Amino acid sequence: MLDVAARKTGQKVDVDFTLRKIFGKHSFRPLQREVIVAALEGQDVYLQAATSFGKSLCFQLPAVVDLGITVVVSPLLALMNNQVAALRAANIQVATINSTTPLPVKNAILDDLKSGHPRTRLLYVTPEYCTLDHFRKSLRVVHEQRELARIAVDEAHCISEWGHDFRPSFKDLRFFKQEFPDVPLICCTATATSRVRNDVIDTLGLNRMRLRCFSMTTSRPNLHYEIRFKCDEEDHYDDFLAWLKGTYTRRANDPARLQELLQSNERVTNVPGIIYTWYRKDTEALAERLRNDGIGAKPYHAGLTVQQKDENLTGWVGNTEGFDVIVATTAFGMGIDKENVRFVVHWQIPKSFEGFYQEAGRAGRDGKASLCIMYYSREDRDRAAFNMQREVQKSAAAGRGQSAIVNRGKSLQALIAYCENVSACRHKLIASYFGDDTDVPCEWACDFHKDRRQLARKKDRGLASEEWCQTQREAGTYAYDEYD
Ligand SMILES: Nc1ncnc2c1ncn2[C@@H]1O[C@H](COP(=O)(O)OP(=O)(O)OP(=O)(O)O)[C@@H](O)[C@H]1O
Repeated sequence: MLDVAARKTGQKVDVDFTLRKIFGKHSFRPLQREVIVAALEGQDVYLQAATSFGKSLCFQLPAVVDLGITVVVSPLLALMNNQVAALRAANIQVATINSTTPLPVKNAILDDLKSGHPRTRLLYVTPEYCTLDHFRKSLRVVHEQRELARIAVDEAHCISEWGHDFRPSFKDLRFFKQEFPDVPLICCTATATSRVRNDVIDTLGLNRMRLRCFSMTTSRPNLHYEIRFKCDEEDHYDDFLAWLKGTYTRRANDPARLQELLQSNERVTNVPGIIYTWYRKDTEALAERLRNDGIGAKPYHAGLTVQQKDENLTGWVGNTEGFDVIVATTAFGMGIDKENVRFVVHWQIPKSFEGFYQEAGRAGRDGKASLCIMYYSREDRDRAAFNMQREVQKSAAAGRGQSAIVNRGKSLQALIAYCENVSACRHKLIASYFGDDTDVPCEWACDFHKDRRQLARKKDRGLASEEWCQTQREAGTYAYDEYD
Protein backbone atom coordinates (compact mmCIF):
# COMPACT_ATOMS: atom_id res chain seq x y z
CA MET A 1 0.00 0.00 0.00
CA LEU A 2 1.29 3.46 -0.84
CA ASP A 3 -0.06 6.76 0.31
CA VAL A 4 0.38 9.93 -1.68
CA ALA A 5 -0.45 13.40 -0.45
CA ALA A 6 -3.05 14.97 -2.73
CA ARG A 7 -1.59 18.11 -4.22
CA LYS A 8 -4.37 20.52 -3.38
CA THR A 9 -5.76 19.23 -0.09
CA GLY A 10 -2.56 17.80 1.36
CA GLN A 11 -4.64 14.79 2.46
CA LYS A 12 -3.23 11.29 2.16
CA VAL A 13 -4.66 9.25 -0.68
CA ASP A 14 -4.69 5.47 -0.70
CA VAL A 15 -4.43 4.72 -4.41
CA ASP A 16 -4.71 0.95 -3.91
CA PHE A 17 -7.99 1.37 -2.08
CA THR A 18 -9.36 3.60 -4.86
CA LEU A 19 -8.21 1.13 -7.49
CA ARG A 20 -10.15 -1.67 -5.81
CA LYS A 21 -13.16 0.24 -4.52
CA ILE A 22 -13.92 2.53 -7.45
CA PHE A 23 -12.31 0.87 -10.44
CA GLY A 24 -12.82 -2.74 -9.32
CA LYS A 25 -9.25 -3.81 -10.18
CA HIS A 26 -7.13 -5.95 -7.87
CA SER A 27 -3.69 -4.53 -8.53
CA PHE A 28 -1.79 -2.04 -10.64
CA ARG A 29 -0.09 -3.12 -13.80
CA PRO A 30 3.68 -2.55 -13.89
CA LEU A 31 4.48 1.18 -13.78
CA GLN A 32 0.85 2.33 -13.57
CA ARG A 33 1.33 3.22 -9.93
CA GLU A 34 4.49 5.27 -10.66
CA VAL A 35 2.68 7.23 -13.35
CA ILE A 36 -0.32 7.86 -11.09
CA VAL A 37 1.87 8.98 -8.20
CA ALA A 38 3.75 11.41 -10.48
CA ALA A 39 0.40 12.80 -11.68
CA LEU A 40 -0.92 13.13 -8.14
CA GLU A 41 2.24 14.95 -7.11
CA GLY A 42 1.36 17.55 -9.70
CA GLN A 43 4.02 16.73 -12.29
CA ASP A 44 3.53 16.98 -16.02
CA VAL A 45 3.60 13.47 -17.47
CA TYR A 46 4.30 12.02 -20.91
CA LEU A 47 3.15 8.40 -21.08
CA GLN A 48 3.86 6.15 -24.02
CA ALA A 49 2.86 2.52 -23.66
CA ALA A 50 1.46 -0.37 -25.68
CA THR A 51 -2.18 -0.49 -26.69
CA SER A 52 -4.28 -1.78 -23.76
CA PHE A 53 -1.55 -0.98 -21.21
CA GLY A 54 -4.17 0.87 -19.14
CA LYS A 55 -3.14 4.46 -19.87
CA SER A 56 -6.62 5.85 -19.18
CA LEU A 57 -6.49 4.74 -15.56
CA CYS A 58 -3.39 6.92 -15.15
CA PHE A 59 -5.51 10.06 -15.47
CA GLN A 60 -8.87 8.63 -14.37
CA LEU A 61 -7.72 7.51 -10.93
CA PRO A 62 -6.06 10.86 -10.05
CA ALA A 63 -9.21 12.59 -11.31
CA VAL A 64 -11.34 10.64 -8.86
CA VAL A 65 -9.17 11.31 -5.80
CA ASP A 66 -8.05 14.88 -6.52
CA LEU A 67 -9.96 18.03 -5.73
CA GLY A 68 -11.47 19.65 -8.83
CA ILE A 69 -12.11 18.64 -12.39
CA THR A 70 -9.94 16.86 -14.96
CA VAL A 71 -10.46 17.91 -18.57
CA VAL A 72 -9.79 15.05 -20.97
CA VAL A 73 -9.12 15.96 -24.58
CA SER A 74 -10.00 13.06 -26.84
CA PRO A 75 -10.08 12.93 -30.65
CA LEU A 76 -12.70 10.31 -31.44
CA LEU A 77 -16.38 10.21 -30.65
CA ALA A 78 -16.50 6.43 -30.36
CA LEU A 79 -13.57 6.49 -27.95
CA MET A 80 -15.13 9.22 -25.81
CA ASN A 81 -18.48 7.49 -25.59
CA ASN A 82 -16.79 4.18 -24.83
CA GLN A 83 -14.80 5.64 -21.88
CA VAL A 84 -17.67 7.74 -20.57
CA ALA A 85 -19.97 4.68 -20.49
CA ALA A 86 -17.37 2.67 -18.54
CA LEU A 87 -16.89 5.49 -15.99
CA ARG A 88 -20.63 5.95 -15.55
CA ALA A 89 -20.94 2.24 -14.87
CA ALA A 90 -18.45 2.77 -12.02
CA ASN A 91 -20.62 5.64 -10.66
CA ILE A 92 -18.03 8.29 -11.41
CA GLN A 93 -19.27 11.82 -12.14
CA VAL A 94 -18.32 12.11 -15.80
CA ALA A 95 -19.59 14.29 -18.63
CA THR A 96 -18.83 14.85 -22.28
CA ILE A 97 -19.37 17.70 -24.68
CA ASN A 98 -19.20 16.67 -28.30
CA SER A 99 -21.22 16.97 -31.48
CA THR A 100 -23.85 14.56 -30.14
CA THR A 101 -24.43 16.22 -26.75
CA PRO A 102 -28.00 17.63 -26.56
CA LEU A 103 -28.12 21.38 -25.90
CA PRO A 104 -29.78 21.19 -22.44
CA VAL A 105 -27.13 18.67 -21.32
CA LYS A 106 -24.35 20.87 -22.69
CA ASN A 107 -25.77 23.90 -20.89
CA ALA A 108 -26.00 21.99 -17.61
CA ILE A 109 -22.34 20.96 -17.90
CA LEU A 110 -21.27 24.54 -18.64
CA ASP A 111 -23.32 25.83 -15.69
CA ASP A 112 -21.55 23.30 -13.49
CA LEU A 113 -18.20 24.66 -14.71
CA LYS A 114 -19.23 28.28 -14.29
CA SER A 115 -20.09 27.61 -10.64
CA GLY A 116 -16.32 27.41 -10.15
CA HIS A 117 -16.77 24.28 -8.04
CA PRO A 118 -17.78 21.63 -10.55
CA ARG A 119 -19.32 18.38 -9.38
CA THR A 120 -18.06 16.72 -12.56
CA ARG A 121 -14.80 14.80 -11.94
CA LEU A 122 -13.92 14.14 -15.57
CA LEU A 123 -15.04 16.15 -18.58
CA TYR A 124 -14.34 14.66 -22.03
CA VAL A 125 -14.12 17.20 -24.85
CA THR A 126 -12.85 17.35 -28.41
CA PRO A 127 -9.74 19.41 -29.26
CA GLU A 128 -11.98 21.60 -31.42
CA TYR A 129 -14.15 22.43 -28.42
CA CYS A 130 -11.08 23.59 -26.50
CA THR A 131 -10.55 26.36 -29.03
CA LEU A 132 -13.93 27.98 -28.26
CA ASP A 133 -13.95 31.20 -26.26
CA HIS A 134 -16.93 30.39 -24.08
CA PHE A 135 -15.36 27.09 -22.99
CA ARG A 136 -12.04 28.75 -22.21
CA LYS A 137 -13.89 31.40 -20.20
CA SER A 138 -15.61 28.72 -18.13
CA LEU A 139 -12.28 27.03 -17.49
CA ARG A 140 -10.84 30.33 -16.25
CA VAL A 141 -13.61 30.50 -13.65
CA VAL A 142 -12.76 26.98 -12.45
CA HIS A 143 -9.07 27.81 -12.42
CA GLU A 144 -9.61 30.93 -10.34
CA GLN A 145 -11.24 28.70 -7.73
CA ARG A 146 -8.18 26.41 -7.94
CA GLU A 147 -10.39 23.55 -9.04
CA LEU A 148 -8.89 22.86 -12.45
CA ALA A 149 -7.11 19.71 -11.30
CA ARG A 150 -5.45 18.43 -14.44
CA ILE A 151 -5.54 18.34 -18.24
CA ALA A 152 -5.28 14.93 -19.90
CA VAL A 153 -4.55 14.69 -23.61
CA ASP A 154 -5.42 11.23 -24.88
CA GLU A 155 -4.03 9.92 -28.19
CA ALA A 156 -1.46 12.71 -27.99
CA HIS A 157 0.24 11.70 -31.26
CA CYS A 158 -2.63 13.57 -33.00
CA ILE A 159 -0.84 16.77 -31.93
CA SER A 160 2.05 16.16 -34.26
CA GLU A 161 2.04 16.79 -37.97
CA TRP A 162 4.48 13.90 -38.01
CA GLY A 163 1.90 11.64 -36.42
CA HIS A 164 -0.43 9.42 -38.44
CA ASP A 165 -3.65 11.04 -37.29
CA PHE A 166 -2.75 14.71 -37.16
CA ARG A 167 -5.62 16.99 -36.14
CA PRO A 168 -4.84 20.70 -36.60
CA SER A 169 -6.93 21.74 -33.57
CA PHE A 170 -4.65 19.65 -31.34
CA LYS A 171 -1.96 22.27 -31.99
CA ASP A 172 -4.09 24.83 -30.12
CA LEU A 173 -3.85 22.77 -26.95
CA ARG A 174 -0.75 24.80 -26.19
CA PHE A 175 -3.30 27.19 -24.74
CA PHE A 176 -3.51 25.08 -21.57
CA LYS A 177 0.11 25.54 -20.51
CA GLN A 178 0.18 29.16 -21.62
CA GLU A 179 -2.91 30.09 -19.67
CA PHE A 180 -2.73 27.66 -16.73
CA PRO A 181 0.99 26.95 -16.21
CA ASP A 182 0.38 25.61 -12.70
CA VAL A 183 -2.16 23.00 -13.84
CA PRO A 184 -0.47 19.63 -14.45
CA LEU A 185 -0.89 17.99 -17.83
CA ILE A 186 -0.68 14.33 -18.72
CA CYS A 187 -0.47 13.16 -22.31
CA CYS A 188 -0.79 9.56 -23.46
CA THR A 189 -0.20 7.67 -26.66
CA ALA A 190 0.60 4.17 -27.88
CA THR A 191 2.04 5.24 -31.18
CA ALA A 192 4.75 7.86 -31.29
CA THR A 193 8.14 7.64 -32.90
CA SER A 194 10.85 9.70 -31.17
CA ARG A 195 10.24 12.54 -33.60
CA VAL A 196 6.52 12.61 -32.82
CA ARG A 197 7.26 12.47 -29.09
CA ASN A 198 9.50 15.53 -29.28
CA ASP A 199 6.96 17.35 -31.37
CA VAL A 200 4.16 16.60 -28.89
CA ILE A 201 6.22 17.85 -25.94
CA ASP A 202 7.21 21.06 -27.73
CA THR A 203 3.76 21.77 -29.12
CA LEU A 204 2.11 21.43 -25.72
CA GLY A 205 4.75 23.76 -24.28
CA LEU A 206 5.91 21.23 -21.68
CA ASN A 207 9.13 21.92 -19.83
CA ARG A 208 11.51 18.98 -20.45
CA MET A 209 13.40 19.64 -17.22
CA ARG A 210 10.28 19.11 -15.15
CA LEU A 211 8.49 16.56 -17.33
CA ARG A 212 8.20 12.94 -16.17
CA CYS A 213 8.52 10.73 -19.26
CA PHE A 214 7.40 7.11 -19.09
CA SER A 215 8.08 5.05 -22.21
CA MET A 216 7.16 1.40 -22.15
CA THR A 217 7.42 -1.44 -24.60
CA THR A 218 5.09 -1.66 -27.62
CA SER A 219 4.92 -5.41 -27.20
CA ARG A 220 1.57 -7.22 -27.14
CA PRO A 221 2.69 -10.84 -26.75
CA ASN A 222 -0.84 -12.29 -26.73
CA LEU A 223 -1.60 -10.92 -30.20
CA HIS A 224 -0.96 -13.37 -33.04
CA TYR A 225 -0.01 -11.40 -36.13
CA GLU A 226 -0.58 -12.93 -39.52
CA ILE A 227 -0.44 -11.68 -43.11
CA ARG A 228 -2.69 -13.44 -45.63
CA PHE A 229 -1.48 -12.88 -49.16
CA LYS A 230 -3.97 -12.39 -51.94
CA CYS A 231 -4.47 -10.81 -55.35
CA ASP A 232 -7.32 -9.00 -57.11
CA GLU A 233 -8.39 -12.20 -58.79
CA GLU A 234 -9.34 -13.72 -55.51
CA ASP A 235 -12.19 -12.81 -53.16
CA HIS A 236 -10.85 -13.41 -49.69
CA TYR A 237 -14.33 -13.44 -48.21
CA ASP A 238 -14.52 -17.25 -48.34
CA ASP A 239 -11.18 -17.58 -46.60
CA PHE A 240 -12.33 -15.35 -43.75
CA LEU A 241 -15.76 -16.97 -43.45
CA ALA A 242 -14.22 -20.45 -43.35
CA TRP A 243 -11.87 -19.31 -40.58
CA LEU A 244 -14.65 -17.77 -38.48
CA LYS A 245 -17.05 -20.69 -38.95
CA GLY A 246 -14.17 -23.04 -38.12
CA THR A 247 -13.72 -21.18 -34.85
CA TYR A 248 -17.40 -21.61 -34.00
CA THR A 249 -17.21 -25.32 -34.85
CA ARG A 250 -14.13 -25.84 -32.68
CA ARG A 251 -15.86 -24.19 -29.75
CA ALA A 252 -18.98 -26.29 -30.26
CA ASN A 253 -17.11 -29.57 -30.69
CA ASP A 254 -14.84 -29.26 -27.67
CA PRO A 255 -16.88 -30.67 -24.74
CA ALA A 256 -14.79 -28.92 -22.07
CA ARG A 257 -15.03 -25.58 -23.87
CA LEU A 258 -18.73 -26.05 -24.46
CA GLN A 259 -19.26 -26.74 -20.77
CA GLU A 260 -17.34 -23.58 -19.89
CA LEU A 261 -19.45 -21.56 -22.31
CA LEU A 262 -22.66 -22.97 -20.89
CA GLN A 263 -21.55 -22.16 -17.35
CA SER A 264 -20.72 -18.58 -18.23
CA ASN A 265 -23.92 -18.28 -20.26
CA GLU A 266 -21.93 -17.51 -23.38
CA ARG A 267 -22.98 -18.26 -26.96
CA VAL A 268 -20.79 -20.42 -29.20
CA THR A 269 -20.96 -17.62 -31.76
CA ASN A 270 -19.90 -14.89 -29.36
CA VAL A 271 -16.44 -14.48 -30.84
CA PRO A 272 -16.23 -10.68 -30.93
CA GLY A 273 -14.15 -9.12 -33.64
CA ILE A 274 -13.58 -6.08 -35.84
CA ILE A 275 -13.02 -6.00 -39.57
CA TYR A 276 -11.48 -2.79 -40.92
CA THR A 277 -12.22 -1.72 -44.50
CA TRP A 278 -11.25 1.39 -46.44
CA TYR A 279 -14.68 2.48 -47.54
CA ARG A 280 -17.96 3.22 -45.78
CA LYS A 281 -19.95 1.42 -48.47
CA ASP A 282 -17.83 -1.71 -47.95
CA THR A 283 -18.57 -1.79 -44.23
CA GLU A 284 -22.27 -1.99 -45.03
CA ALA A 285 -21.95 -4.46 -47.92
CA LEU A 286 -19.60 -6.76 -46.03
CA ALA A 287 -21.71 -6.70 -42.86
CA GLU A 288 -24.76 -7.62 -44.92
CA ARG A 289 -22.93 -10.40 -46.71
CA LEU A 290 -21.82 -11.82 -43.37
CA ARG A 291 -25.33 -11.58 -41.97
CA ASN A 292 -26.61 -13.54 -44.97
CA ASP A 293 -24.11 -16.22 -44.01
CA GLY A 294 -25.36 -16.35 -40.44
CA ILE A 295 -22.75 -14.09 -38.80
CA GLY A 296 -23.99 -11.33 -36.48
CA ALA A 297 -22.25 -8.40 -38.19
CA LYS A 298 -22.94 -4.66 -38.09
CA PRO A 299 -21.32 -1.70 -39.83
CA TYR A 300 -19.73 1.31 -38.13
CA HIS A 301 -18.60 4.45 -39.93
CA ALA A 302 -18.81 8.21 -39.56
CA GLY A 303 -21.74 8.46 -42.01
CA LEU A 304 -24.16 6.44 -39.85
CA THR A 305 -26.66 8.29 -37.69
CA VAL A 306 -25.73 8.82 -34.04
CA GLN A 307 -28.45 6.37 -33.10
CA GLN A 308 -27.16 3.65 -35.43
CA LYS A 309 -23.61 4.14 -34.19
CA ASP A 310 -24.71 3.96 -30.56
CA GLU A 311 -26.84 0.91 -31.17
CA ASN A 312 -24.08 -0.98 -32.95
CA LEU A 313 -21.39 -0.02 -30.43
CA THR A 314 -23.61 -0.83 -27.43
CA GLY A 315 -24.73 -4.14 -28.91
CA TRP A 316 -21.16 -5.15 -29.66
CA VAL A 317 -19.77 -4.07 -26.28
CA GLY A 318 -22.64 -5.90 -24.56
CA ASN A 319 -21.98 -9.18 -26.45
CA THR A 320 -25.54 -9.07 -27.82
CA GLU A 321 -26.53 -11.72 -30.34
CA GLY A 322 -26.41 -10.24 -33.85
CA PHE A 323 -23.62 -7.80 -32.93
CA ASP A 324 -20.60 -10.09 -32.76
CA VAL A 325 -18.58 -8.54 -35.56
CA ILE A 326 -18.21 -4.84 -36.29
CA VAL A 327 -17.23 -3.98 -39.85
CA ALA A 328 -15.74 -0.52 -39.58
CA THR A 329 -13.71 2.23 -41.10
CA THR A 330 -10.97 3.82 -39.03
CA ALA A 331 -13.71 5.90 -37.32
CA PHE A 332 -13.70 2.89 -34.98
CA GLY A 333 -9.97 2.80 -34.36
CA MET A 334 -8.01 4.41 -31.57
CA GLY A 335 -8.86 3.77 -27.96
CA ILE A 336 -11.91 1.51 -28.30
CA ASP A 337 -11.83 -0.77 -25.30
CA LYS A 338 -13.64 -4.08 -25.13
CA GLU A 339 -11.87 -6.81 -23.26
CA ASN A 340 -12.79 -9.94 -25.22
CA VAL A 341 -12.12 -8.93 -28.84
CA ARG A 342 -10.78 -12.21 -30.23
CA PHE A 343 -9.84 -10.99 -33.70
CA VAL A 344 -9.09 -7.90 -35.74
CA VAL A 345 -9.02 -8.26 -39.50
CA HIS A 346 -7.68 -5.69 -41.93
CA TRP A 347 -9.57 -6.31 -45.14
CA GLN A 348 -6.91 -4.27 -46.97
CA ILE A 349 -3.57 -2.78 -46.00
CA PRO A 350 -4.17 0.13 -43.56
CA LYS A 351 -3.06 3.68 -44.36
CA SER A 352 -0.12 3.74 -41.97
CA PHE A 353 2.01 1.58 -39.71
CA GLU A 354 0.69 3.38 -36.65
CA GLY A 355 -2.92 2.91 -37.78
CA PHE A 356 -2.27 -0.80 -38.20
CA TYR A 357 -0.79 -1.11 -34.70
CA GLN A 358 -3.58 0.97 -33.12
CA GLU A 359 -6.36 -0.98 -34.80
CA ALA A 360 -4.81 -4.41 -34.22
CA GLY A 361 -4.42 -3.28 -30.61
CA ARG A 362 -8.19 -3.46 -30.10
CA ALA A 363 -7.76 -7.25 -29.87
CA GLY A 364 -6.96 -9.30 -26.78
CA ARG A 365 -7.25 -6.55 -24.17
CA ASP A 366 -8.04 -9.21 -21.55
CA GLY A 367 -4.56 -10.67 -22.16
CA LYS A 368 -5.91 -13.82 -23.87
CA ALA A 369 -4.61 -15.02 -27.24
CA SER A 370 -6.24 -13.16 -30.12
CA LEU A 371 -5.68 -13.09 -33.85
CA CYS A 372 -4.74 -10.10 -36.01
CA ILE A 373 -5.05 -10.92 -39.69
CA MET A 374 -4.15 -8.56 -42.50
CA TYR A 375 -5.17 -9.39 -46.07
CA TYR A 376 -2.43 -7.96 -48.22
CA SER A 377 -2.30 -7.68 -51.99
CA ARG A 378 0.10 -5.75 -54.17
CA GLU A 379 -2.85 -4.24 -56.01
CA ASP A 380 -4.14 -2.79 -52.72
CA ARG A 381 -0.60 -1.66 -51.92
CA ASP A 382 -0.60 0.35 -55.15
CA ARG A 383 -4.06 1.74 -54.45
CA ALA A 384 -2.94 2.80 -50.97
CA ALA A 385 0.05 4.54 -52.54
CA PHE A 386 -2.20 6.34 -55.07
CA ASN A 387 -4.52 7.43 -52.29
CA MET A 388 -1.59 8.66 -50.27
CA GLN A 389 -0.38 10.70 -53.23
CA ARG A 390 -3.81 12.30 -53.59
CA GLU A 391 -3.92 13.16 -49.91
CA VAL A 392 -0.41 14.53 -50.14
CA GLN A 393 -1.48 16.84 -52.96
CA LYS A 394 -4.46 18.00 -50.93
CA SER A 395 -2.31 18.57 -47.86
CA ALA A 396 0.25 20.50 -49.88
CA ALA A 397 -2.54 22.68 -51.29
CA ALA A 398 -3.70 23.29 -47.70
CA GLY A 399 -0.17 24.42 -46.81
CA ARG A 400 0.88 21.51 -44.60
CA GLY A 401 4.59 21.00 -44.06
CA GLN A 402 6.45 19.02 -46.67
CA SER A 403 8.37 16.98 -44.12
CA ALA A 404 5.20 15.74 -42.46
CA ILE A 405 3.96 14.57 -45.83
CA VAL A 406 7.20 12.72 -46.45
CA ASN A 407 6.79 11.05 -43.07
CA ARG A 408 3.36 9.69 -43.93
CA GLY A 409 4.82 8.15 -47.05
CA LYS A 410 7.55 6.54 -44.94
CA SER A 411 5.01 5.06 -42.57
CA LEU A 412 3.13 3.41 -45.44
CA GLN A 413 6.39 2.21 -46.95
CA ALA A 414 7.37 0.65 -43.63
CA LEU A 415 4.02 -1.12 -43.46
CA ILE A 416 4.45 -2.46 -47.00
CA ALA A 417 7.92 -3.74 -46.06
CA TYR A 418 6.38 -5.39 -42.98
CA CYS A 419 3.80 -7.18 -45.15
CA GLU A 420 6.33 -8.29 -47.75
CA ASN A 421 8.77 -9.52 -45.09
CA VAL A 422 8.67 -13.29 -44.60
CA SER A 423 11.99 -13.66 -42.82
CA ALA A 424 11.49 -11.98 -39.46
CA CYS A 425 9.26 -12.07 -36.41
CA ARG A 426 6.27 -9.73 -36.75
CA HIS A 427 6.54 -8.65 -33.10
CA LYS A 428 10.17 -7.68 -33.62
CA LEU A 429 9.36 -5.77 -36.81
CA ILE A 430 6.70 -3.75 -34.99
CA ALA A 431 9.02 -2.98 -32.06
CA SER A 432 11.74 -1.94 -34.44
CA TYR A 433 9.42 0.50 -36.25
CA PHE A 434 8.67 2.25 -32.97
CA GLY A 435 12.33 2.25 -31.90
CA ASP A 436 11.51 -0.11 -29.04
CA ASP A 437 14.72 -1.98 -28.28
CA THR A 438 13.36 -4.09 -25.42
CA ASP A 439 13.41 -7.84 -25.80
CA VAL A 440 9.97 -8.51 -27.30
CA PRO A 441 8.75 -12.06 -26.72
CA CYS A 442 7.02 -14.15 -29.39
CA GLU A 443 5.84 -17.62 -28.44
CA TRP A 444 4.72 -18.84 -31.88
CA ALA A 445 2.58 -15.70 -31.97
CA CYS A 446 3.25 -14.73 -35.57
CA ASP A 447 3.13 -16.37 -38.98
CA PHE A 448 6.94 -16.36 -39.24
CA HIS A 449 7.44 -18.20 -35.97
CA LYS A 450 4.57 -20.60 -36.64
CA ASP A 451 5.89 -21.86 -39.97
CA ARG A 452 8.41 -19.75 -41.81
CA ARG A 453 8.65 -22.05 -44.85
CA GLN A 454 4.94 -22.16 -45.37
CA LEU A 455 4.81 -18.39 -44.99
CA ALA A 456 7.29 -17.93 -47.82
CA ARG A 457 5.37 -20.40 -50.00
CA LYS A 458 2.07 -18.63 -49.34
CA LYS A 459 3.61 -15.33 -50.34
CA ASP A 460 4.94 -16.80 -53.59
CA ARG A 461 1.60 -18.33 -54.45
CA GLY A 462 -0.68 -15.59 -53.17
CA LEU A 463 0.64 -12.33 -54.54
CA ALA A 464 0.38 -10.91 -58.04
CA SER A 465 3.81 -10.56 -59.63
CA GLU A 466 5.54 -7.17 -59.61
CA GLU A 467 5.61 -7.29 -63.43
CA TRP A 468 1.85 -7.67 -63.62
CA CYS A 469 1.33 -4.82 -61.13
CA GLN A 470 3.65 -2.60 -63.11
CA THR A 471 1.67 -3.27 -66.30
CA GLN A 472 -1.54 -2.35 -64.50
CA ARG A 473 0.01 0.81 -63.12
CA GLU A 474 1.31 1.88 -66.49
CA ALA A 475 -2.02 1.16 -68.17
CA GLY A 476 -3.83 3.02 -65.35
CA THR A 477 -6.28 0.14 -64.95
CA TYR A 478 -6.52 -0.09 -61.17
CA ALA A 479 -10.04 0.74 -60.07
CA TYR A 480 -10.21 2.50 -56.72
CA ASP A 481 -11.96 5.25 -54.78
CA GLU A 482 -10.59 7.76 -52.34
CA TYR A 483 -10.65 6.73 -48.67
CA ASP A 484 -13.64 7.82 -46.66
N1 LIG B 1 -4.57 -2.36 -13.18
C1 LIG B 1 -5.44 -2.91 -13.99
N2 LIG B 1 -5.93 -4.15 -13.75
C2 LIG B 1 -6.83 -4.71 -14.59
N3 LIG B 1 -7.31 -4.11 -15.70
C3 LIG B 1 -6.85 -2.89 -15.98
C4 LIG B 1 -5.89 -2.22 -15.16
N4 LIG B 1 -5.63 -1.02 -15.71
C5 LIG B 1 -6.38 -0.92 -16.83
N5 LIG B 1 -7.11 -2.04 -17.00
C6 LIG B 1 -8.02 -2.35 -18.09
O1 LIG B 1 -7.26 -2.49 -19.28
C7 LIG B 1 -8.05 -2.13 -20.39
C8 LIG B 1 -7.24 -1.20 -21.30
O2 LIG B 1 -7.08 0.04 -20.68
P1 LIG B 1 -7.08 1.41 -21.53
O3 LIG B 1 -8.30 1.48 -22.36
O4 LIG B 1 -6.80 2.48 -20.59
O5 LIG B 1 -5.84 1.12 -22.46
P2 LIG B 1 -4.91 2.13 -23.20
O6 LIG B 1 -3.56 1.99 -22.62
O7 LIG B 1 -5.51 3.49 -23.24
O8 LIG B 1 -4.88 1.48 -24.62
P3 LIG B 1 -5.08 2.11 -26.09
O9 LIG B 1 -3.86 2.90 -26.39
O10 LIG B 1 -5.19 0.89 -26.92
O11 LIG B 1 -6.34 2.89 -26.06
C9 LIG B 1 -9.31 -1.48 -19.84
O12 LIG B 1 -10.38 -2.40 -19.94
C10 LIG B 1 -8.99 -1.22 -18.39
O13 LIG B 1 -10.14 -1.29 -17.57
